[in-house]
Amino acid sequence: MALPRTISVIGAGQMGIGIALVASLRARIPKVLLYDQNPAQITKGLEFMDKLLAKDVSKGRISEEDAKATRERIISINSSSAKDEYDWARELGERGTEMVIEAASERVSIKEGIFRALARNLSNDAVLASNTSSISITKLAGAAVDGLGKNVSRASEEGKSCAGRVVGVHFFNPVPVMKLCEVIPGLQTSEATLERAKAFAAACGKEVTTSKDVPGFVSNALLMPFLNEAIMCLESGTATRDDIDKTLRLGMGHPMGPLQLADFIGLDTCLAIQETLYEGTRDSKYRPSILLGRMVDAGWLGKKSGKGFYDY
Ligand SMILES: NC(=O)c1ccc[n+]([C@@H]2O[C@H](COP(=O)([O-])OP(=O)(O)OC[C@H]3O[C@@H](n4cnc5c(N)ncnc54)[C@H](O)[C@@H]3O)[C@@H](O)[C@H]2O)c1
Repeated sequence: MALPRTISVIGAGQMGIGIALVASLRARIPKVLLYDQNPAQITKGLEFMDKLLAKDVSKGRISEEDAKATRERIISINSSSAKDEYDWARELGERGTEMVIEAASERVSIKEGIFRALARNLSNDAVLASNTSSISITKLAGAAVDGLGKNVSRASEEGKSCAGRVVGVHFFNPVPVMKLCEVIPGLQTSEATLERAKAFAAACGKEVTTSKDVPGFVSNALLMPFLNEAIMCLESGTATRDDIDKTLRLGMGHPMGPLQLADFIGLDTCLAIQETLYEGTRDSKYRPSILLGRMVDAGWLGKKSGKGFYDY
């Protein structure tokens, strides 16, 4: 299947940077546009990418030419001259985006706003993918249709065709290292969109699994309650931080303890996912740990903010 010639990655946090990197280095997409509402994130993210590429070169995994070409295919989109909140989407459309991977913060209102803007501004055959960890793809597809304006209903032919282009393409952290991509069709996703999403993920060097559009999909419906339970163990004093992590590492062979893993994912992201599980199922077994909420209130978001359960 033909790969897109131009993709856009929205959000230059830890996931967006990783996705842009594998799209350029592995899938060799000729143009990878990178947008973040906070330009400092793009600068910081590209510096980090340069370090990863330099390490690959020094270890002989890729050539210097390859590293240079990888970076040249990535183009940052500057939001500072924007005329309105979603001006960037016009630019992504004008530059010929054929597939979007949205990797902005895990909040429904943020993602819905982005999908409305994308549907309004991109060509009507572009694939609109989200890297969300837990939010309903069906809901984001509905938001995309709303972006076409009041005259287009979600159940009309135009509405169904627009929603049919929305799909979940869930990479794992760190993207260049983790071998999996979970693809999630919403209720409206077309077969053609699903196949294009799978082909893109495979070209990025990933094995592909499919999950139904349920809160957390397969991956986080399993992982996040486990991390939440570990935080509850810490909260109730069952064991210390180090003993909780050591138990899972040395007793169960996990490469990383659950509290360290939560720090790596980002505690704000963990809380958002757990809330989606709780609200999406209304099952009390998914209630987020109070300590997790307090850590986020404190701005202790894990590795990305320098402090979480551990100091970085
Ligand atoms: N962290 C993980 O382990 C992990 C794994 C798989 C999927 N995800 C998902 O990937 C997405 C991003 O997670 P992350 O860990 O990279 O988060 P992050 O906090 O590192 O980065 C999020 C980025 O989104 C940007 N952003 C916020 N609102 C925006 C908007 N309206 N337009 C453009 N950019 C905007 C922020 O400036 C930030 O740079 C989330 O949906 C998350 O659930 C995360």
